[in-house]
Amino acid sequence: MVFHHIPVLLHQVLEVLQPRPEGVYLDGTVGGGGHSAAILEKISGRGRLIGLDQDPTALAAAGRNLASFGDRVTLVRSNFRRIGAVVAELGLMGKIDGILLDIGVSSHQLDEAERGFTYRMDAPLDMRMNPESALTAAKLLNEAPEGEIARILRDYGEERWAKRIAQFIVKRRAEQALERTGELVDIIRAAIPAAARQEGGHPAKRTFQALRIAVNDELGALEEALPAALEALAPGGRLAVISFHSLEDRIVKNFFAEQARGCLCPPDFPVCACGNRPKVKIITRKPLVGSDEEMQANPRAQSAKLRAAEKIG
Ligand SMILES: C[S@@+](CC[C@H](N)C(=O)[O-])C[C@H]1O[C@@H](n2cnc3c(N)ncnc32)[C@H](O)[C@@H]1O
Repeated sequence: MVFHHIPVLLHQVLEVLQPRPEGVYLDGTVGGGGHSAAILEKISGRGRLIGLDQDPTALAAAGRNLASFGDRVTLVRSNFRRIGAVVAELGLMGKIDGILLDIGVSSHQLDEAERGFTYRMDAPLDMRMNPESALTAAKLLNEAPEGEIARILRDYGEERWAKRIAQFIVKRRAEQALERTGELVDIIRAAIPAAARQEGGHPAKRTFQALRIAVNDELGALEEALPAALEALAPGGRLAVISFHSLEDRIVKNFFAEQARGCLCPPDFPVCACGNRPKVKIITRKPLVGSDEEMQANPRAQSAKLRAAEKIG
């Protein structure tokens, strides 16, 4: 099967990572290998790339699409939250020149109806990027307390009807367990008052996004990965993160800001007593976004934000 996914902010990624020949790069979300192929082309010679993905279908596609680069590519099936362990196992701790995380779901995953990521086609309520993980969207919706479902829809989907949708879900599951995306779409339509149903696109869009983030613990994985990625970098190495959600962007922004701080002493201390030194230099004061052309050509680029920082030696 062809892996359909256009890499976002490709030009900006190459600009901030500045891949150099003979460098070692890690793509924590290799997907179909779009960004990885572009990095590998820049690091002709002895440069190496490690590609991680938790989705075996994506990893297989990356294997096919990056085959021409031969043994310069190492693909590892792993959640990027384990980046530290993966890099240590490869004997590359503190030696990586650049790391990219292009988080979220790929167009290919959305197109595979049976994965349950999309509200556009009826399918099992799955939404797992890692098909071996225990939590599916169906399990979450059938077992989580009503308040927790409402919180997920509100916090991760910014769904203003979160409470009502959660109420409708809990009422429905008391009669019959939820199994299909089509059933969930019907429940959402019934829960949102008719006048508000078309506000902000498809009425199920926000709920599906929120469930996907919760099922895959996307924010938890990012929070764990950032410090581990920084540790894995060589001095002068760069970490670039593309996010698609304001909560993800905030996690990246705050992490870079904390790591870029020097002295942590109270402002009234005459001399520094903590000895803390900045661990990174921020490269993108403001997040980089796509050009108008890219946003028109690729709807995923519309919400993409790229932030990057360099590890200080
Ligand atoms: C937006 S796509 C990446 C596309 C890739 N940059 C390309 O150009 O083809 C995101 C990929 O990251 C994977 N992914 C998302 N979260 C992950 C995580 N925590 N650990 C490992 N892989 C993850 C998904 O399975 C998906 O294949």
